[in-house]
Amino acid sequence: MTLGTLYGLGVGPGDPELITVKAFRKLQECPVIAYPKKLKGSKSYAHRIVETYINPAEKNMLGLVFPMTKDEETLSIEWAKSVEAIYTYLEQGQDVAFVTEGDPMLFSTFIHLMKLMKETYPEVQMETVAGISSFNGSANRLGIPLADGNDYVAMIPATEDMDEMRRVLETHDAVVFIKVAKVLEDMIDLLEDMNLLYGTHVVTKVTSDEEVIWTIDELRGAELNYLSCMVVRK
Ligand SMILES: C[C@@]1(CC(=O)O)C2=NC(=C\c3[nH]c(c(CCC(=O)O)c3CC(=O)O)Cc3[nH]c(c(CC(=O)O)c3CCC(=O)O)/C=C3\N/C(=C\2)[C@@H](CCC(=O)O)[C@]3(C)CC(=O)O)/[C@H]1CCC(=O)O
Ligand SMILES: C[S@@+](CC[C@H](N)C(=O)[O-])C[C@H]1O[C@@H](n2cnc3c(N)ncnc32)[C@H](O)[C@@H]1O
Repeated sequence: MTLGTLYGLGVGPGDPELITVKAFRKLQECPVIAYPKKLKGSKSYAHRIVETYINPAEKNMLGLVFPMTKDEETLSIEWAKSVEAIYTYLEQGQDVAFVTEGDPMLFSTFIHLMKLMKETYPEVQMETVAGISSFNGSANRLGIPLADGNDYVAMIPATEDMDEMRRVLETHDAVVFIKVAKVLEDMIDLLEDMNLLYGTHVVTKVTSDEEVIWTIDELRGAELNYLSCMVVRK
């Protein structure tokens, strides 16, 4: 039997209309929809984006657990379980669509999954479908052009190393800081010190029906959701 193909579908930053026609078509065609499953709380973000387009009764819905931790042992156990669960369908000749929010080639669970699938089952065919990433979604919702002419633009994960964050800000015309929630307070202090607060914007769950666009005043002391990014334009 021919093996099924594994598709990594980018499903955009939140608004279900911000999904490509190709991803939409793959969602209709693939009999198996794999999605990140949260252990507690609401449905995952990617799951909620695509449920508008899927009738779960007509699909095999495959919820996979991706622990959001840096603990390598926990990660490798769960990644391996996900690879096995997906392969069970592929070996029956069924195509699997794995949905990831934003773009699948940008800080995505699909990158990890793809790597382990290649190592474990090198014969599996994989294909990705580009998605609109959170930084594209944010720039457009905020009405902030990221780059023009010879501008330098950076997209980096914010870390505790404020000297490095300063260096990036000094050497670019626009910077999108992802994963900014944990270091928000330090980032605001740095931007204030560099006199850049006027060009700083933060947005949570951009384009979704839970979107929040923050003012700088509201941000001080705020508890930001992980799905938030900061756009700084000089
Ligand atoms: C450990 C930590 C460190 C870090 O961010 O670096 C981390 N995620 C953290 C928190 C967190 N992540 C998410 C929420 C729920 C938000 C909500 O729903 O409210 C929370 C909050 C929470 O759990 O508290 C959701 C989420 N995460 C990713 C996607 C996209 C996707 O699935 O594609 C989605 C949307 C999925 C969906 O819902 O659709 C993707 C990634 N997250 C990773 C790591 C990498 C995978 C692990 C690995 O293998 O390393 C990878 C692939 C990024 C990468 O590799 O760069 C950090 C710990 C806390 C911290 O330190 O702040
Ligand atoms: C693991 S990365 C996922 C990036 C995603 N694959 C993409 O293409 O945008 C998660 C970080 O991206 C940013 N992010 C992802 N989705 C977002 C959204 N809907 N609104 C705002 N920021 C988002 C946040 O900074 C978050 O910490």
